[in-house]
Amino acid sequence: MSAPARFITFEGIDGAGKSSHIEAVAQALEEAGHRLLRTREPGGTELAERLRELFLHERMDALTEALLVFGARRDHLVRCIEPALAEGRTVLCDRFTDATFAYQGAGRGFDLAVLGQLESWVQQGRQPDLTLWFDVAPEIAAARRAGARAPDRLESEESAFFERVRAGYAARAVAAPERFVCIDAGQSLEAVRADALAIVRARTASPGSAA
Ligand SMILES: Nc1ncnc2c1ncn2[C@@H]1O[C@H](COP(=O)(O)OP(=O)(O)OP(=O)(O)O)[C@@H](O)[C@H]1O
Ligand SMILES: Cc1cn([C@H]2C[C@H](O)[C@@H](COP(=O)(O)O)O2)c(=O)[nH]c1=O
Repeated sequence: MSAPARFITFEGIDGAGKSSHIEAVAQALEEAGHRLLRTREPGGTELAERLRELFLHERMDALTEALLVFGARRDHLVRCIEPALAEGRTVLCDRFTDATFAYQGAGRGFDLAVLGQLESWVQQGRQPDLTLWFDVAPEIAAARRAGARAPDRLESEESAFFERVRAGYAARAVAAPERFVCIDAGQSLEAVRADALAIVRARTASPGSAA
């Protein structure tokens, strides 16, 4: 029998290193009997990937950002995430709504109550079962990004923006301690991966299993 489906999200400021660990987490879960869907936001469907390109590269205000990202999310949920969970697949999603509260809410200063309203319309109560928050200082993340790729529109923001985004994630973690786990992403790649795997194994072990 396959393991019960879970919805697991990966969060953090740009360059925190979260994407570097999704493959290892996927492998560990497959070994434990999970059937998986790996996906990302914004994105995950043809339409949402097209919206992602606009989101990452076109100039727009904070309300447009929020509407675009929730539009992409709705398509992603309806066509991809909900069907996968209904089929018993575990979903690993690189970013979800916590990113909207952190980036558009805390980073841009956009109205959190409006984001909350959009969240409830779009998600109809759907929330991740587990959120791994890769927490790191903005200057470390900036150095990692600089060594990795050319910056997109959001990655070009100043350090103070990422300080606010980081504080936004911290506020989300305080508000939902049952699903949020903070990982010290300032450690070596190996140490961060070990922490991520330990948390995922502990939080997905079925009652009565040896894990
Ligand atoms: N713990 C670490 N120590 C040193 N370098 C790291 C660490 N984790 C990731 N990196 C490197 O930092 C860069 C960014 O990593 P990655 O793309 O995983 O970050 P991310 O959080 O997913 O970023 P984004 O959300 O912007 O895509 C990569 O070159 C990666 O190899
Ligand atoms: C879901 C979501 C994402 N963002 C931002 C965060 C990043 O800067 C990009 C996505 O790039 P990544 O390399 O795939 O991490 O989009 C956002 O501002 N709001 C959101 O809801």
